[in-house]
Amino acid sequence: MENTINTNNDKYILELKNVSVAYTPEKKAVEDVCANIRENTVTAIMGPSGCGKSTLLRAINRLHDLYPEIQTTGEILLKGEDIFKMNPMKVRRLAGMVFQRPNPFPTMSIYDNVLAGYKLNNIKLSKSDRDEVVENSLRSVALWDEVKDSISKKGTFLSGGQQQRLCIARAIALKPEVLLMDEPTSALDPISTNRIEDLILELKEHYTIVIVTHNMSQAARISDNSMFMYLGHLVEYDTTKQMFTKPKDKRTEDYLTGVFG
Ligand SMILES: Nc1ncnc2c1ncn2[C@@H]1O[C@H](COP(=O)(O)OP(=O)(O)OP(=O)(O)O)[C@@H](O)[C@H]1O
Repeated sequence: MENTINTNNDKYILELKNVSVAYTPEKKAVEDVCANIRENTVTAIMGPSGCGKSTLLRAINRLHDLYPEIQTTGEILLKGEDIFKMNPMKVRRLAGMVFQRPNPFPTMSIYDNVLAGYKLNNIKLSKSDRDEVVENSLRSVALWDEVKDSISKKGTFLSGGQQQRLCIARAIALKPEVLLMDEPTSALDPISTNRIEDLILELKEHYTIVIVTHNMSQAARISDNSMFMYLGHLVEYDTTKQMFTKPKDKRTEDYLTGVFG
């Protein structure tokens, strides 16, 4: 299968080459995934529960490294550089992750939450640089005006949707290349979901976004390209328009038409 979306501008920020992930030696949760992802696009990863979407996403910022029993094989290039030869902290800085449930650090203020990645990476900034990073990151997620007068309050005082925007601001603060989002709206109400979807469309001007979603209409609304995974395999990868109108594989069609899910 051709796993490159052809365009006039073949500049790939992410190249996945035969990526497999196994939680146990007997069975691979993700098997032999090959795909190239172009800069400044939104790519949706879809598929039924347990097909390996989150497992694949976590491989891209080496989260599996935290568990020695998990085996990841294959190659992942980020801007042409093999992530498995890079410092894992650098990989996680360049490929920021946003999780399903908003997870601001509960003991930290909004201000410190935005800067948490700098602290973890032991990067020192002057007070004026810190202020600038906080303001710019919160402005990027349209949260600055809502929180600027309560910046030293705990992040957990915010609504669920605001907390998720804070988590996106925390990832953006480190100036990543790629934002990995694992069902970022599934815990949110419809209005907060809309705001995050609008935000994703704005953020793709500056970042490349890979988003796991169960929500097909969300994938149709916000993604340029879509992957359909089934039982650990990448079954189909195409422009979202093509996949939703003329899927090439029967399994993709069955999933999109609700035969299974
Ligand atoms: N920590 C783990 N240990 C062992 N097996 C796991 C672990 N995490 C996931 N798996 C298994 O790996 C497979 C893929 O899981 P994964 O969470 O990546 O799927 P998913 O498509 O993201 O599912 P969902 O849509 O339900 O979140 C599943 O069979 C799952 O049971």
